[in-house]
Amino acid sequence: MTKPLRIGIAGLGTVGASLARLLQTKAGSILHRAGRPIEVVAVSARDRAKDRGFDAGAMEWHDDPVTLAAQADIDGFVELIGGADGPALECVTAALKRGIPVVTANKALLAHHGVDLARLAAANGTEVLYEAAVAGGIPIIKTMRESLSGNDVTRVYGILNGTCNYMLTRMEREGLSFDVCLKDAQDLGYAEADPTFDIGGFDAAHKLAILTSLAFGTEIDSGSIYIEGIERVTSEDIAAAKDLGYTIKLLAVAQLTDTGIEQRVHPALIPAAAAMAQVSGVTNAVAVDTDLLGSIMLAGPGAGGDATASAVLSDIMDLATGVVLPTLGIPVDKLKPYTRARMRAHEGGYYIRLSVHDRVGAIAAIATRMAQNEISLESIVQRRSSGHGDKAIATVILVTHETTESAVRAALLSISEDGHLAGEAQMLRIEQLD
Ligand SMILES: NC(=O)C1=CN([C@@H]2O[C@H](COP(=O)(O)OP(=O)(O)OC[C@H]3O[C@@H](n4cnc5c(N)ncnc54)[C@H](O)[C@@H]3O)[C@@H](O)[C@H]2O)C=CC1
Ligand SMILES: N[C@@H](CC=O)C(=O)O
Ligand code: NA
Repeated sequence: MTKPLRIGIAGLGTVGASLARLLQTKAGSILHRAGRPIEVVAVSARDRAKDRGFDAGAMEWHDDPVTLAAQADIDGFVELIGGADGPALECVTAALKRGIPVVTANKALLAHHGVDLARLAAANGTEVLYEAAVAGGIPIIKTMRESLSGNDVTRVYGILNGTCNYMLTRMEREGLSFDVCLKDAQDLGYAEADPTFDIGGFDAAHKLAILTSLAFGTEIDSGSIYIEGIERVTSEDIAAAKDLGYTIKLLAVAQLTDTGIEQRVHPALIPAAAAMAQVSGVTNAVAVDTDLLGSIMLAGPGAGGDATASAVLSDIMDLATGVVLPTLGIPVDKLKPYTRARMRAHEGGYYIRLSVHDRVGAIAAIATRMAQNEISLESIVQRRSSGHGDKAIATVILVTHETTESAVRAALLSISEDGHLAGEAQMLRIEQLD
């Protein structure tokens, strides 16, 4: 029989356990497609006694994933522990130093150390594969590295965090609270071990950092991403956006501008009729604007054990069949430095929700501050008031025409200094998508 591909898996949580199960239950079709068996010969996890739904009897057990990566007799090393540093970085480094290819789903690791790991892989004649690291099961890494390699990209954007999209969808459709939705996302295996990474926008930023590099042939620079999470999005914003004809999504966007590449992650109002507005629940979507294709969009499950394991499995199949590509699409020494476009120069429309002391002239004063900063208003609506007399507070919602981030920030500062606000202003960007 053809020589099997021997792999070691470090981390047997949601994704690792799904992968190990699939490699056993789908062994027949994997052999048929890969032309050789794929055998898990070594594993590393924390709890040896736990039943994870697959037969680990013949697998070599390592308490330490670094020992597995450094010593086991394997052809490929699969890292499914997670985390930018610590054991994940150490075991991946150990495998690459031996010239053993690495498959990982770890976007935090790649966002922080991707270029160094690509360099280490190239120096040792091997590669890092990471289809699962961006948008879970959606084959976006293959699409960017292989299928779009002849295209010049002007923008890549999408819904890259399944947890946030699941939460926003349920908050909008079922009126459930933030905390209930988060707990359900955790129970379903969508959230990161520390869910702050999801709701704070950091996980989507890690994925965006990787996409930016592939899209523009630049070094990964996750530190330059403007990041806002969904923690401050309220049910009031979701309802107001709906009345205005929009849906709120956590968007990740990287686009070429006159001054560099803008990388940003934040909740955004997108037109309810746009294709991306239909992407609901744990589903992710990635759109790429290119010179040759115009715009393409891929959508599919962005998180969850089997969906993510599907992407990991596709990388392992590539190892079995011998497909080798530069880790970041082009040789690592040919990557351009990343040039950052400042967020203050961002141009677009804005949704602004203000809690205003309901006094004579307050709305006129707010409109004046907007005009002084050359912001043209599409609408200004007083939605409702609470309290009476001096204590009366009104909710005022403004929608601007296209303006700049710096103008909006300056106007909000003046409005706040004028003493009209009874609480912190909410400011969400509007993304005009087709
Ligand atoms: N869950 C999902 O839907 C997706 C997860 N990912 C990524 O996949 C990776 C794994 O994620 P999950 O399986 O969800 O996480 P998880 O938390 O369910 O699993 C991680 C496993 O690693 C084990 N572990 C931690 N330290 C270890 C050590 N020193 N040695 C051996 N094992 C150790 C933990 O005990 C745990 O079982 C992460 O990088 C995550 O960001 C990527 C896409 C989707
Ligand atoms: N926590 C992540 C998992 C996949 O990357 C998400 O919710 O998208
Ligand atoms: Na993917």
